[in-house]
Amino acid sequence: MGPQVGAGGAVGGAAGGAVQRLRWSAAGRAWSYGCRAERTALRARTPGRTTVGLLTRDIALDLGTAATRIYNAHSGVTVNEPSAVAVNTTTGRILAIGAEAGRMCGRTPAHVKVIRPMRAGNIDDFEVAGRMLHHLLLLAGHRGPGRTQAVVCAPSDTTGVGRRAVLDACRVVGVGRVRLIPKPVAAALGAGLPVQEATGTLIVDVGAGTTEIAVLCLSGVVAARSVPVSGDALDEALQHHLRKRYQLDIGRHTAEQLKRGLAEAAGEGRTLPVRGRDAASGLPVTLALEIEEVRAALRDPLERIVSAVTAVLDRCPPELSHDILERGVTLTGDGSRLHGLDLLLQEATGTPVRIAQDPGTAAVRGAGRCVEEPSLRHLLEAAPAR
Ligand SMILES: Nc1ncnc2c1ncn2[C@@H]1O[C@H](COP(=O)(O)OP(=O)(O)OP(=O)(O)O)[C@@H](O)[C@H]1O
Repeated sequence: MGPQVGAGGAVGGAAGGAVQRLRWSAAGRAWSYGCRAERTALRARTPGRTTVGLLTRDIALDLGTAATRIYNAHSGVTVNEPSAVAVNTTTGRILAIGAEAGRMCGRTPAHVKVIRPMRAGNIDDFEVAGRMLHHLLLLAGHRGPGRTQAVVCAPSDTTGVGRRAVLDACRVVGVGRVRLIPKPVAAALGAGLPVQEATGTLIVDVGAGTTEIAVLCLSGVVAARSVPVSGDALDEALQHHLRKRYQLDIGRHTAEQLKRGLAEAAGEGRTLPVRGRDAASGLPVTLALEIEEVRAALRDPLERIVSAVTAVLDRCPPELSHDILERGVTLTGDGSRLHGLDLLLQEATGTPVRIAQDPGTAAVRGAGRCVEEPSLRHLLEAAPAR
């Protein structure tokens, strides 16, 4: 059963009021959380992570596989939340959206499911993605139909159907005008790369669902490749390894923590603890894994990322290859935080590799620049006809 809209157009909020009831005010022609007290409660529950914006019209949006980010013109990144929605599968009611749903991952009773509505940067579950987007736009201060204009990041290889789905999802939640920008172009802008100049730059955006690689020059994409190997694939490789070698079942969240733990444990020959469930007995088990073993388990997906990058470099015109050799490769996306990925790419390409500042928000910040700076609007794609 799909998520339900409550009476009077309200999105239901059970589970201890995890989601506020949204109301459509015909008089005010706006969605709202009903009263100031409710908005204050919402703000208090999300300290330091999300700010409830004032009335702002223009936004940039990155609907990512793992995280949805919203940039409000002249305010910066106002929303950075997991792309997750917790649904009661018996009643169809939405219980939590964003960070709260993300925390429920792997800890839900049988009748609750945490849905990730985005897959490889494309909308996988239109209805749930719409509900999530609606909620997160409210957090960003979006006030109602027709008032907001948005620049939305889209995977560079997305199909016409994928583009349509994003545009429709935005229009359904009341965004007035939507324009798309290829994610690598947005990420390069956000990382401060000179995408408009007559010099080649190589950007590698490592997300959760895809790794996007692009050579950019004179505001255009000269060579690009998108591979469905990224943070999620690394987590799955760890899950697969532990199941095969130790008959240990671990959840997605535990696999992600193990992967992130590589940075802290690196260089000291240390081990990483991992807690899971013995597949045969069903009992909880804790193992201490050597760092080298974790790295070996990640080797296959990492090699696929590296070979995709070298393949793009091989297809690059010689003049641009020279520019890239000089300027180096820039990594964006939170997946680029994987400890040692930059050095691995540096060895494989023979060029310096740097990780952009705050790599996860680079794409939405770049799209945000297009919202704020009219001189960058030529980088946007025209919206397909309805
Ligand atoms: N410190 C870290 N070390 C390794 N991986 C990390 C770290 N921090 C975050 N990640 C991974 O980064 C990925 C999320 O990256 P990001 O938020 O850029 O993806 P996304 O934009 O949602 O995905 P996509 O671009 O594929 O749609 C997750 O797989 C997460 O596990």
